[in-house]
Amino acid sequence: MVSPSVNVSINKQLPNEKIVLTVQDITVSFSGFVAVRNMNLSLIQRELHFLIGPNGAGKTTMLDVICGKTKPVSGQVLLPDGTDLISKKEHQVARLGIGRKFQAPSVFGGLTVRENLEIAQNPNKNVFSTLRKRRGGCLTNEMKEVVEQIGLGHRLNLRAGSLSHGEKQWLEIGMLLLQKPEVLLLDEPVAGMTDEETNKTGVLLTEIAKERSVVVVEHDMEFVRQYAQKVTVMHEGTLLTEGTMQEVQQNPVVAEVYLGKRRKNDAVTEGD
Ligand SMILES: Nc1ncnc2c1ncn2[C@@H]1O[C@H](COP(=O)(O)OP(=O)(O)OP(=O)(O)O)[C@@H](O)[C@H]1O
Repeated sequence: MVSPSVNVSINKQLPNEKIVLTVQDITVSFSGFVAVRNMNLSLIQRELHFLIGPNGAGKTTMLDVICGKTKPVSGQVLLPDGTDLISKKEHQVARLGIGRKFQAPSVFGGLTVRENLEIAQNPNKNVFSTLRKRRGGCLTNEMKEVVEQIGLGHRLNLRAGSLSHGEKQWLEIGMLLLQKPEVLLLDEPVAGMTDEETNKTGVLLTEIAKERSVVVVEHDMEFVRQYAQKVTVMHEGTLLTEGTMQEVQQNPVVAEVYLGKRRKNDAVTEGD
């Protein structure tokens, strides 16, 4: 059993940093199984923040709590004005500036890239009215900016279903950006991507994080090493440590958690 390291720099705010979201003492239980215990996390404005940890550490559950999908048994998720998101429904949390992207891309495959973006920009215009009109009007300036950012300008009139896996992920990120979130939560965005798509995604997320707080749950350590500005490590539902990738990598407890996990898996494989 690895005991959590005591790291005094955890959740410490520097003078020029603005906290946009504070997770305080969150505990989540699934029918008695405690998946997250007393978890704390501060999200800083304009930061690319990775959440890592072995399988089952509680990373996805944390994103689910922040976006209102999963309700904790205790704790708070606070906006700077004191609003606690725990009491809000998922769509209310989204309206308060928290954008969530799940691992699998969820775009409207039968609609064009342009139509998907139109729906994202005007949530009142539902998918059925878009299907009825099928007009492909002018892009708004915001849409033009987003299309340029996600690099899909040459794909606007293609059905989203015919895009590559990476392009679908970028389209969904673009759809979220049109809702102008203050915080963007992404679950393993580069899983299944080619190396080229992975690099493009890293550059895209770095750009996005110049304007908002971006939180990425990730297993691809090379990707984390390349693009993380801050890394939070979770283990067995708790916060293990936090810092730059270099700091986290040098932490012997982190190495023990990952290597220990690998040794356990190796033992299972060998036993088989
Ligand atoms: N709805 C649920 N009901 C019961 N147990 C759950 C539920 N969701 C998650 N868990 C359990 O909670 C723990 C944390 O799960 P979670 O998906 O948050 O981990 P994770 O760190 O994201 O793991 P991975 O990297 O494998 O996706 C796991 O043991 C998981 O099996």
